[in-house]
Amino acid sequence: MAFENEERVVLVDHPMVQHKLAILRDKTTPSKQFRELVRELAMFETFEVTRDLPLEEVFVETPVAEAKCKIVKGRKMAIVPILRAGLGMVEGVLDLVPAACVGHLGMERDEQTHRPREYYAKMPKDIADRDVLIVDPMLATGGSSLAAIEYLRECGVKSLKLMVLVAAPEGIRAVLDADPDVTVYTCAIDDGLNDAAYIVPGLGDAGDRIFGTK
Ligand SMILES: O=P(O)(O)OC[C@H]1O[C@H](OP(=O)(O)OP(=O)(O)O)[C@H](O)[C@@H]1O
Ligand SMILES: O=c1cc[nH]c(=O)[nH]1
Ligand SMILES: [Mg+2]
Repeated sequence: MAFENEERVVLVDHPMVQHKLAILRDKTTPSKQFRELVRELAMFETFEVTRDLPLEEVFVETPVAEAKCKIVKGRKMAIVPILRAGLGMVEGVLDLVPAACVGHLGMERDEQTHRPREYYAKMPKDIADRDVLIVDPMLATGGSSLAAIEYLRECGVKSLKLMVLVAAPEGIRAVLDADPDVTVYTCAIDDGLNDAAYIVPGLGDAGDRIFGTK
């Protein structure tokens, strides 16, 4: 990795993650399997995202004796998928963090300008007090993620992480440069972008592959 602020980039490259990502990238993988893989990868990645959760000590009576244990300290978390493709990751995060609530942010890239257009937003009322995890499989130019980060900062969110499956270096740089606190989690950092601002080699259009719209 060669980024300024690279301490804010976490590459989740566990062998099982790399294996599943290889199948995800394959253009012959059908939508059903693609959806399952996006969900599974999101769950694996959430292990890393939640690594820094604070713990508290508790005592538990086992059938044999008292055990000194640790449990996760109650924190309020919100998952914010960038629609549509981010929806595919929500269940995977909820598999690990079932108490999280979900805010939705609709964002669509213009095919000519590659700029995002926001078309929907519905957040939990107390979003400013929650640890927020933005999810989207693809971080290409960074425009959509940046718009989501700006929106959430304006809502008063202080604790913010971005979790993607595949990132272009351009998108990572854009996000790190624009926000001084956000951390980016990704399963892969690809070579770059093509003329249509698609990630190369990437996996194509994640939304279309999840929902079978092409
Ligand atoms: O980093 P960027 O250059 O902004 O590109 C990435 C965005 O593009 C895709 O969404 P898309 O606009 O295709 O919408 P969709 O999820 O409805 O397919 C993807 O899911 C990201 O949100
Ligand atoms: O490669 C890309 C870029 C943007 N959006 C996608 O779904 N894929
Ligand atoms: Mg799309």
